[in-house]
Amino acid sequence: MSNPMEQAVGYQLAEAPVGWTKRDLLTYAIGIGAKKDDYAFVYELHPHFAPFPTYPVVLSLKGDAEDVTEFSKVLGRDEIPGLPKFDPERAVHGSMSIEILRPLPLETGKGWRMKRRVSGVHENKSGIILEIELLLVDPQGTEYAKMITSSFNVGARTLGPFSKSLTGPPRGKPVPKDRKPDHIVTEQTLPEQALLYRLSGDYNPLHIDPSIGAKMSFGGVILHGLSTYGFAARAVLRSVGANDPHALKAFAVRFTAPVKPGDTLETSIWEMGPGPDGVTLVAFSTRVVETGKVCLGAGVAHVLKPARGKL
Ligand SMILES: CCCCCCC[C@@H](O)CC(=O)SCCNC(=O)CCNC(=O)[C@H](O)C(C)(C)COP(=O)(O)OP(=O)(O)OC[C@H]1O[C@@H](n2cnc3c(N)ncnc32)[C@H](O)[C@@H]1OP(=O)(O)O
Repeated sequence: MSNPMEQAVGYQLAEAPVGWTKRDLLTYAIGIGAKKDDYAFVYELHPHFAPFPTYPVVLSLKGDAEDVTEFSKVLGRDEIPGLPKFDPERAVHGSMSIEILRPLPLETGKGWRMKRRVSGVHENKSGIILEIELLLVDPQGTEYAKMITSSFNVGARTLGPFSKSLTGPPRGKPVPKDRKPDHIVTEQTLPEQALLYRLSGDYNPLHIDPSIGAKMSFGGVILHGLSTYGFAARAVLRSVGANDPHALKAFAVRFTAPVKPGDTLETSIWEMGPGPDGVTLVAFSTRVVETGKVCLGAGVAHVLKPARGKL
């Protein structure tokens, strides 16, 4: 008998309405650690004001909500055939990738949506990993970004090992072992970083209520994976793309260890040569300085290097 999880792979989920305002863009920028002189991302009157390019990653949880949402309802809204019911208090973000297909507008209005399908399921000794492919489209159906997000449902079990993916994150090269990084960016997150990031639409209590992280053996509150993701994206964009909002074309990571709000993140960045469509392929990893643990692994970015100096 085939594994019931076969039915899940390729399953089309209902399209989800999404939307954002300039205020959402400003909120996201500070949630991922933007500083007071990152004018293009924190000041709406700046001549180069633009969405930070990884902004669409918030939309799978934010949707089109303009106010606080209830996390368990948002995460539990989809019934997927062949999969067990997952416990939202045992789910962590496993990986995230984005390919930016065209520049994002500063605000959307109505009619934007996310097309969604289950693109992969894996069961291993630690639990079940559910991968969802997301396509951000405008009211006319024009595609703006493609994302693959995975949740790692720790301790979930069915019949045993299973692995099937229909697609994968953007390709790159692994971090070289024999060469020092071309850039190292070190930044401390704020003790309040998760309080800021959650305003972008991920109200998971794991990031504010210490009792939930304690139950998951994290020893208290942990930072949203997508906040750490944004810190790393800022580091790569500044180091390789001269902080040009349009320079980042793809960005992918695996979340390999938790980060606590207040931790210091050190992102090591290697330029790996030319990739598709004139981009520079970038390999990177991020570690927590206080523990020495790598928190973002398998980091790949595609960056258009500017011909001239910084913005
Ligand atoms: C829209 C949906 C979005 C989802 C909702 C997100 C809501 C957010 O609010 C939640 C968050 O932001 S949580 C914060 C960010 N995430 C984290 O901190 C998780 C960090 N990672 C871990 O703790 C462990 O790696 C852990 C626990 C993930 C795994 O650790 P271990 O149990 O030690 O597993 P390990 O021995 O390392 O690996 C076992 C097998 O799993 C594969 N694997 C590991 N990490 C993976 C990952 N991230 N993605 C895919 N596969 C992964 C390993 O390769 C290994 O496979 P195999 O058994 O085949 O060798």
